[in-house]
Amino acid sequence: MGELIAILGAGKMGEALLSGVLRAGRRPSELVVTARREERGALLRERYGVEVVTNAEAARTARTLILAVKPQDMGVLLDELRPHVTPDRLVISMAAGITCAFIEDRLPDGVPVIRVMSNTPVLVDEAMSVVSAGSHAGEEHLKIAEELLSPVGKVLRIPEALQDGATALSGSGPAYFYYLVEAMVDAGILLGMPRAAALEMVIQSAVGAAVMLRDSGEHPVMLREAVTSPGGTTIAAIRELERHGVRAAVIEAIEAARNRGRELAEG
Ligand SMILES: NC(=O)C1=CN([C@@H]2O[C@H](COP(=O)(O)OP(=O)(O)OC[C@H]3O[C@@H](n4cnc5c(N)ncnc54)[C@H](O)[C@@H]3O)[C@@H](O)[C@H]2O)C=CC1
Ligand SMILES: O=C(O)[C@@H]1CCC=N1
Repeated sequence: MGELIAILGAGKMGEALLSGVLRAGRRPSELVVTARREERGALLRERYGVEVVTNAEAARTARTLILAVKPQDMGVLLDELRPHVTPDRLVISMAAGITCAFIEDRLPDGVPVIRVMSNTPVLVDEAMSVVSAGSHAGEEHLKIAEELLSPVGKVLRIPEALQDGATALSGSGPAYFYYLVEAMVDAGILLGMPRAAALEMVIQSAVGAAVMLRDSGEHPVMLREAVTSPGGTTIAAIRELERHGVRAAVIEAIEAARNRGRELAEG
């Protein structure tokens, strides 16, 4: 069986992780993938040089099984895997909303399960991944998951009870920033800027702000206050954001994402 890693359902996230694991130095022969559509498998084989196998074959041969299908497809996938998975394997789920217990209930007794929530910046080695152990998983299994994920970004251990919250915060997080960028570019258009120039200004402001947030050691409040001159332009904008309840909207939006995550296992 060796140390073969299988990525089952290599769509957007599965492919992102596959590319990251290869960038981190693993050889294509150490990985196999599964795909629902034949063309998808062919593309992954061509792009990464990995073997494409069936779910059953992956379950029979790989030590680590990374489940990257949509939450709604997880039940069917687990039914396929059940006859082939033994407790000497590690199952890592990347799906939103699917609990370790959901997976454990559908696999033979004793199979260790780790739940992960990552995000699309896996593609640029800047992911935020959070990991939690199921009832049959221990330190050695958490370490394997961390080893896989740390070359593509940060990894944090959290209690499983916080996974739906993390999904809403960092799993979906990049989408909120992209949404804000879209809105800011629209504002630039309103102010008469060419779209390309507006996009460049907004993206570079976002990158600059992100690097300062990460590297300056300053709290976000301090960083914002430093931009907000007395009687100046920024406070005029902040007043409008407050008047429109943007902070409350963000809090409620992320709570709604958390609640949706809780519903996902129900299909
Ligand atoms: N897109 C994102 O930003 C994030 C997604 N996730 C989670 O990652 C998982 C995958 O999401 P995406 O990559 O966005 O979806 P996706 O739809 O791009 O990928 C899922 C892939 O699984 C394949 N698939 C479905 N059933 C299969 C089966 N029985 N056997 C083999 N392949 C099968 C589909 O054909 C598809 O290619 C989801 O559970 C999602 O909750 C987690 C964090 C972030
Ligand atoms: O929207 C979703 O359900 C997935 C999970 C986190 C990010 N994308």
